[in-house]
Amino acid sequence: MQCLRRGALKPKRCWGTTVQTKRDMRVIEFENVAYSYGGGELLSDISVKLAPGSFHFLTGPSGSGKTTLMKLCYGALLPTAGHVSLFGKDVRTMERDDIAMIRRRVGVVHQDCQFLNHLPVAENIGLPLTVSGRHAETGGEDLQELLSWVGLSSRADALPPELSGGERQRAALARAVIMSPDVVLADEPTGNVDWEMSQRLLRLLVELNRMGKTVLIATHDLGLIRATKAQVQARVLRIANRRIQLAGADL
Ligand SMILES: Nc1ncnc2c1ncn2[C@@H]1O[C@H](COP(=O)(O)OP(=O)(O)OP(=O)(O)O)[C@@H](O)[C@H]1O
Repeated sequence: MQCLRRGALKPKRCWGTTVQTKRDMRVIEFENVAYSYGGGELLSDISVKLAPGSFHFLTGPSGSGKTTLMKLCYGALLPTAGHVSLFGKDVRTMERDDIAMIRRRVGVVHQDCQFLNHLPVAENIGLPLTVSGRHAETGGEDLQELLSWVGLSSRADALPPELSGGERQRAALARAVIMSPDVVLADEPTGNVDWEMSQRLLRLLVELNRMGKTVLIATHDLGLIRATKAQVQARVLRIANRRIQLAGADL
């Protein structure tokens, strides 16, 4: 999968001087983080580090704050206390260029996919390239390769509402990685699909990790976690009582 290899889709000018990934740097780091939507604290005193190339699951009961924590991971939310650093840079002090860089380096598969329903699948997947003005640079080849990788070449012209649940999730994954990010965050990527499809999605995520990408998956699906642990070294973070616990061998 050439177009996803590290750096393959990066612009000719490299990422710049303000945000760099050194080998020993944590790509995502939480230090005593708390978050509240206005009432009591939903997340408290969370400290966690994701090293480059690591594979993590985030699990916990419904409403425990998995999606909220994912949003903190890509700067969509700012912590109400503590510090979140992305590629060594505190999210609070990021400037516009840093935020643009984070958008390129972190690919997100949203829980509800968030497609533009009036645009065909291929255009939805290619939207990050179009928005960044890089579609012409790649000549659309990367898009074709990605569609093939996720098994959606024959659905390129379909509209999102015409897709099955598994097709939607694969299209969302393709869109998340089209900018060749260093980090892939997937929020319940197997939420509405059967076991066979969840295994297929899992294989794609494991493949991305083997390319060197840091992967974080939020899921309720303990079967998925067990299946993954047979294929790749994965750490499981569990939200319980507003805090993160490192889950043990019971998973
Ligand atoms: N924008 C918001 N404003 C106020 N409360 C919110 C907002 N977003 C989420 N919440 C609340 O925060 C809590 C955690 O939500 P979140 O979606 O992070 O949990 P989750 O663990 O991902 O849940 P699920 O597994 O059901 O997707 C819930 O009680 C939710 O209602």
